[in-house]
Amino acid sequence: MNLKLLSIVNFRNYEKVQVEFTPGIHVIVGKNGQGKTNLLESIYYLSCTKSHRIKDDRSLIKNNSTFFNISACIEKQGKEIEIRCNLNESGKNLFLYRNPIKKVSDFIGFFNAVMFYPDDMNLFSSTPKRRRQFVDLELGKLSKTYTKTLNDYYQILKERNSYLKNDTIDEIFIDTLDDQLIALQLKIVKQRKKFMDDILSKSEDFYLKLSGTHGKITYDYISDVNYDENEEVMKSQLYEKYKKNRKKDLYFKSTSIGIHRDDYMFYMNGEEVNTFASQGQKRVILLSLKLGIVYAIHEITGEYPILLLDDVFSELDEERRKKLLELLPKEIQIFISTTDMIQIENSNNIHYWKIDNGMIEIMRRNSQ
Ligand SMILES: Nc1ncnc2c1ncn2[C@@H]1O[C@H](COP(=O)(O)OP(=O)(O)OP(=O)(O)O)[C@@H](O)[C@H]1O
Repeated sequence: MNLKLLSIVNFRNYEKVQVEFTPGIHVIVGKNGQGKTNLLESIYYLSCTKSHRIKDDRSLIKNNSTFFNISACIEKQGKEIEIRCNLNESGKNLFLYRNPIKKVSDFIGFFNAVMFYPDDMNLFSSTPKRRRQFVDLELGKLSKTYTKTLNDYYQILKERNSYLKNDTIDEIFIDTLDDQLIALQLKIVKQRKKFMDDILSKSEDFYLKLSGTHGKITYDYISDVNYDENEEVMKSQLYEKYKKNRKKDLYFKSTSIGIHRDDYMFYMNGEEVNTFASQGQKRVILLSLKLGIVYAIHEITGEYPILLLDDVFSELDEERRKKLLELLPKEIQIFISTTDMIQIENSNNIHYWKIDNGMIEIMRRNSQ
């Protein structure tokens, strides 16, 4: 999959920009605050219908404007496809082949992009919620069933939490909600673990080559229940837990166990990443995980996603940069943002762009 044409109107510091991209590696060079991340963010937005760094979409609209528009022509399985995201005063509008798309879940997964940006480095030290969001978002791009099951779970959880606030409680009704939550949570954990096992196995080779060590990245799924048992055992363990915690839940008026509280703990050669790994090692681990996701997307969809490397490529030493580009298949279209010009050797299809105050222009092309 390739991004062939990107048009941005009133997005962040871009007023009106239209750029044609060819396959290969695109290095986006510019001083601080010129719009490098904004450009990558617009591509990511088309993929996920949200920004990778802020929650409130309205702050993406250019100052003193009332809407933004991001549209692109992408090349997928030999076909050219037009996609568009627009935000105006009445809300968000999505289009595929010029047809309006009502449900976000029908749009996500159509144009896949994987982003690695500086704040990703906080994944290991951040909250369990952040780690859950990381997995839920990436897995959601690949599996509509997962997104649906997760939405159903949160819907029932909301119902249970609001029911717990009542003065009189029907225990049988809570039992029914618990039954539904348990059934959904078993499905969710199964998919989460399968996905993590898959991306870790796909990232293994990258990690070995990029880190230059013989170790492994592993993880633990942290939960109140041991999910490695067979399904019937897990079910009865969960029933027991829900029953045991009910008094507490009624007191705090909130559900104390479930997949909304689970977490992931990462290890590098058996040592906990958060407390043991250096910044450089964390960067290599994260990069390997992201590349594992790139490969998982390729396996499921038959297309490589676009890879967006915001400000992180320049943080790698020259040997690792070289190795990374050697390891990545040439079919992956990559966008790299950097403040300083970086020379990339051994790669034929490289395009250097200059960004200055929301204007983008080609500086140099090295293509075969
Ligand atoms: N809604 C907006 N309207 C207009 N300008 C905006 C808006 N949001 C952000 N900006 C501007 O965009 C610029 C930041 O762009 P961006 O984050 O892409 O910088 P960058 O080139 O990646 O810089 P750095 O190297 O520092 O990361 C800033 O000048 C900021 O004022």
